[in-house]
Amino acid sequence: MALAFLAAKRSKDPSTQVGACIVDKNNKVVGLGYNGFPIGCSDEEFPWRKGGKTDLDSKYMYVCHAEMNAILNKITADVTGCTMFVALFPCAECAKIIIQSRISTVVYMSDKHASKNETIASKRMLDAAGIKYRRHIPREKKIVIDFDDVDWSGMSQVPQSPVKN
Ligand SMILES: Nc1ccn([C@H]2C[C@H](O)[C@@H](COP(=O)(O)O)O2)c(=O)n1
Ligand SMILES: [Zn+2]
Repeated sequence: MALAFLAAKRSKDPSTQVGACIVDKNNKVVGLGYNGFPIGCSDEEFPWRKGGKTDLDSKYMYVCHAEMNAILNKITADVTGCTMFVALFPCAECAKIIIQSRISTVVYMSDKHASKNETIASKRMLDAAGIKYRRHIPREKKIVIDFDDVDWSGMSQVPQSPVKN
């Protein structure tokens, strides 16, 4: 789940950054994704706003969800039986992709849209397909990555600040 949250940091969405991480039966990471516009659709040209005059003026028409990107970014031929860790409960569209990719378990952090039809439909499909889902209970309250804490001695290239990621 921490990797899903780290991936989310790369999202350019100014209001909601979502990340997803897929692991296989041995907990090996096989896919990572975050919400973003499709390849070739510039973050500067396409709208990141939530509303506008029409649907064409807001992000919703264009953004690829973290779950979809994690599946499309998979490094294995297929993700049958894998587990997806995701920051937000998957929407109905992502549930369809999760089901069709044969992921067997979804572990989510937040279910803040639980009362929306989108989420109700998602759960209906996941239930029908026999896909398990559960909320993540973090073991650690905090995970901090502090580059100033790293002992760079013995490393050939010590980064000059600012550190690029
Ligand atoms: N399961 C989800 C839910 C949402 N997203 C993305 C889609 C948008 O970029 C953002 C939601 O925007 P908001 O309505 O909170 O302004 O999160 C996703 O990737 N996966
Ligand atoms: Zn979605």
